[in-house]
Amino acid sequence: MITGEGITKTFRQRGGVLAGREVRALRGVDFAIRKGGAASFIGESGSGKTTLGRIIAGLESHDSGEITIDGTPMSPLRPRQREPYFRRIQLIHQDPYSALNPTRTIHQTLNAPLDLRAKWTRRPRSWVEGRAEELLELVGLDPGYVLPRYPHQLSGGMRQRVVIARALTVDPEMLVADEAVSMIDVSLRLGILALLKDLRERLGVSVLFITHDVATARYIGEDGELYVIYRGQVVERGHVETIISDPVHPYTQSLLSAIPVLRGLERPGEQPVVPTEALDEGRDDAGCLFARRCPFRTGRCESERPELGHDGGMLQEHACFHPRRRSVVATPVGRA
Ligand SMILES: Nc1ncnc2c1ncn2[C@@H]1O[C@H](COP(=O)(O)OP(=O)(O)OP(=O)(O)O)[C@@H](O)[C@H]1O
Repeated sequence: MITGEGITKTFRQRGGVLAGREVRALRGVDFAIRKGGAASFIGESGSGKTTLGRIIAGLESHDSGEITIDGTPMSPLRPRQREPYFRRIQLIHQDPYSALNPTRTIHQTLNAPLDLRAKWTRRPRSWVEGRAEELLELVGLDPGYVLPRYPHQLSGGMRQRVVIARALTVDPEMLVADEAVSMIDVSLRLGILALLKDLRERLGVSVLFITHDVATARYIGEDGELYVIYRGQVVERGHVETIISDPVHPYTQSLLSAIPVLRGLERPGEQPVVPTEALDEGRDDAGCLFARRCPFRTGRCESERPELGHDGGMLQEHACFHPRRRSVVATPVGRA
């Protein structure tokens, strides 16, 4: 189980015209991902999803808040003490082209972490070779074909499977898949998603999916949790099916109605939820972060920030003073 409480992160722009300007990437995010579970972070570009994923994988520091892994808070530990905890969480990068060293064969790529593991656990050399083959088979690749080859000799889908096999060399408890299929040919995407789903079922590994696309979040974990992130704040959180069929935050509604497999059906007389203003990260209003783009805003939204909670007797948590129930019809994944 990995939890986060009040995670904040502010970046200061180093160069260019925005030098010195601060970007509040995360503004006090709470999350909990159980062993073997599935969770997805969705939100538009710049909402902070990748930053949160990198913090969870131990690749980025945060300013305040606490990450707890299997009951152990990380902040009191030294970097070296944290290492074995974060090793259980492996990041699958969106770009399998840059994730693999082009000068190494797949055999060398997989053997390096397996050799280390064999050393720590006093396993014989024969274990390394056998385990590399086993992992490739697990991710649906033919070891005889793949092992002697270099990354450029494989397709994008095969490369992403190798990246997943490499992540599995350390027997992780969680895979963080950051837009893991966005740079792969459309025809191969479903195969990679099916693989992640299969690994969840077969190995009990939990999967955190970071995506723009709620349909992929739904495919990976029908039983999973969805976190809708807007400008570094979780604005809606709950069961993926609950949120897809009945989103209550106006931002979630706009997000769902914008994607091709979901259609927003507006009731007569209702204003459409259409984001109209460009984001200005430099400006940090006292009120709701979505207020300036929200057609339902009132004076309260402009002066007070709503917190995530179960207000209004809804199944999911939301951060909105005026959660609206509107009809958003979802067509099943794969039938759009
Ligand atoms: N290393 C960095 N230095 C400065 N600013 C950063 C850095 N990393 C992220 N940011 C800023 O933090 C904000 C959140 O970025 P992040 O990449 O986490 O968003 P995202 O939701 O994952 O977006 P995308 O889907 O485009 O990757 C953005 O405004 C981004 O410009």
